[in-house]
Amino acid sequence: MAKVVVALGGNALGKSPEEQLELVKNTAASLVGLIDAGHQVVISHGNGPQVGQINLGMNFAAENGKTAAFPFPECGAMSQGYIGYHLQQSLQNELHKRWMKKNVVTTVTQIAVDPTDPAFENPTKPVGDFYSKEQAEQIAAEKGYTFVEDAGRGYRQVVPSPLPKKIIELDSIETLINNGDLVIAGGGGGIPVVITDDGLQGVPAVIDKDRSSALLADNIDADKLIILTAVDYVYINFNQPDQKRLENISVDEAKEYMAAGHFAAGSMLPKIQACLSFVEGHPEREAIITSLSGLDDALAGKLGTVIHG
Ligand SMILES: Nc1ncnc2c1ncn2[C@@H]1O[C@H](COP(=O)(O)OP(=O)(O)O)[C@@H](O)[C@H]1O
Ligand SMILES: NC(=O)OP(=O)(O)O
Repeated sequence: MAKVVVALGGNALGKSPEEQLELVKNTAASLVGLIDAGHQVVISHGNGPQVGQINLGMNFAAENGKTAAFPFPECGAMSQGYIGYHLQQSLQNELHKRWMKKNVVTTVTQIAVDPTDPAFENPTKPVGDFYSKEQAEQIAAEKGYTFVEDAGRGYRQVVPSPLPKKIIELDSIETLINNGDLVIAGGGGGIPVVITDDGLQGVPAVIDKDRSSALLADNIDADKLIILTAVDYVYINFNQPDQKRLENISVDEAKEYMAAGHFAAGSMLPKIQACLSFVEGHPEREAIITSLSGLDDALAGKLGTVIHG
């Protein structure tokens, strides 16, 4: 039996509640299959598009005098509830279909960050939808947001993305896992908080969920970290005529490709960094990056990029 943390990418979860529910249903079947095969599974997920959508909607309502303003940590908490709800329901339905009994629970997870993290001065995390260059320039001029080009897919707003330092609800998460429950934790990278003399306090940022998932996987001493996104493999020369998929690479090989700039900042680079932080110095651990629909094949060793410790 392996202890596996599976991280679902926000961009791979579709653009609407309908799309998300459909995608999550398919993934739920693979995840329950993994449990059925005897593995212990813990789930985390991203929220880049979703937290951006929620924030946009809340800002629009606030600008029109309909609601109070909702800061990013509150929007992050809403995204944990929204995505956790779809995951929880799909997993419960799938377990029921197979006559399997298991509690499924989403934990609202806060993750502490360092208030002096330089990321607060340098926004890098893409959130929300994709815009053309012209649209991005117009919104940036109107609202003062920062936009960057995101891995050849268009322009997106970026927000600060500090490193996750401490999972506040870790003890509860471990208790639930040890109880045999199927736990969804660290959604959207966790709600970013700082630890102050007056207690915990939310901060406007979005933590990278690959980094948080790696921290969670390390904290619970998982055997595998599986990052599910929109591509079957990690590539070198990505999107170029000579792109080449990577199937099985060592920590040193991953570092070489990283230094040569093969992995885009804000998308593939944090995934590779997260995988390295999980496997480096742990020859018994393995990290896999593949597509949301490719989980079964990846577990059978037929698909995906494996980074071994
Ligand atoms: N070298 C690379 N190999 C594969 N994909 C890459 C690479 N560099 C950038 N990407 C992009 O990274 C994306 C995954 O990052 P992202 O969309 O942020 O993930 P998430 O699914 O976690 O939201 C892929 O869909 C692809 O467009
Ligand atoms: N929070 C986060 O990393 O989201 P994505 O997976 O959508 O980038």
